[in-house]
Amino acid sequence: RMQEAGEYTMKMHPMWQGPLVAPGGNRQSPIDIRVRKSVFDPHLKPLTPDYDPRTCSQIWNNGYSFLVEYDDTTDKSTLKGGPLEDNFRLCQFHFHWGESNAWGSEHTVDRRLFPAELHMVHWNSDKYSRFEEAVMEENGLAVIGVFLKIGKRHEGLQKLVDVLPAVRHKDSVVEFTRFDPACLLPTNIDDYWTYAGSLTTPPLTEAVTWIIMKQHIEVSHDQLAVFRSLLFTSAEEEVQKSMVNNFRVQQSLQGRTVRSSFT
Ligand SMILES: CCOC(=O)CCc1ccc(S(N)(=O)=O)cc1
Ligand SMILES: [Zn+2]
Repeated sequence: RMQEAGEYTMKMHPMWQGPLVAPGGNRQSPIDIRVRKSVFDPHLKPLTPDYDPRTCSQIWNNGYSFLVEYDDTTDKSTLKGGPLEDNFRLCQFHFHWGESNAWGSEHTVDRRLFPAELHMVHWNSDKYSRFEEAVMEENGLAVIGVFLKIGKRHEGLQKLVDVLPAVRHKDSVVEFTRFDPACLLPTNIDDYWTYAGSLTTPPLTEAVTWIIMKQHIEVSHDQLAVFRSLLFTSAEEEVQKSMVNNFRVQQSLQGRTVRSSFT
C-alpha cells in the first residue's frame, strides 16, 4: 500500500528533537494551507521584489540547510507590496527538502507535499536596523515560500548546484557572487497565500509574514540529488549525516486566517 502524502513519519534529526512546538506559541509555522478555507483579500497589492545580483556574497552550510547570503547593509535588494506595509531587505535564501521526492516541503497545500521548498528571507528595514533585531519582533520578517517540483532542469539554479560540493560540510563557506534570486521566483508572483507565522527553525520566533507562491518552480531530479549530497555534520565528526528531511512538522492554525491574493 502506498503511504498517503503526509502519512510519512519524519526521521528525527537533532534539530527537530528540539522544541517541536514553541512554548506559548500560537502562530507557528509551517502549516497546511486549506485552499477552500483561505479568504480572498482584494486589498492585497502585487508583490514587488527588486533584487540586485551584485549584493550576493556567499554560500554557507549552517548545519540545517545551505544559505545564499546577501549584503543587507543597504537597500539594494528589497521586497515591498503584497501584504507588506513596510520595506523589507533580502538577507538570505535557503531550501528544505526530503530524502525522497515524495516529501520535503514545510508548507503543504490541502495536505499535498512537495519535494522541496525555497525560502527567501527579508527583514523590515523601515522599523529595525539589523536582521538579528527584526527576528525578535512581530512584524520583523517577510519570507517568500516557493514550492519545487521535479521536472525540467532549472538553468538559473545550476550555478548554485555546481558550487554545493564546496560547502558539503557544516560550517563551510564559499564566496558566491552575482546571483539573481529573482530567477528562482515563478513566472506568476501575483497569486499567493499569506498568513502570520514563525521561523520554522530555532529560535522559532513569531516574527514572520509568510507569502507562499501558488505557482511552483521546476528543478531536475539530478539537481535535487545534489542538495541531498550535503551533510548536517562538520568535517571533523566521525559519523557523517546526509542533509535530508530538514523540514519541521506542521503546526496547528490556532484560529488564524490564510488570505489569498487570487480567487
Ligand atoms: C537570531 C538568529 O536567528 C536566525 O539566524 C534565524 C534564521 C532563520 C531564518 C529563516 C528561517 S525559515 N525556515 O523560517 O525561513 C528560519 C531561521
Ligand atoms: Zn526555511
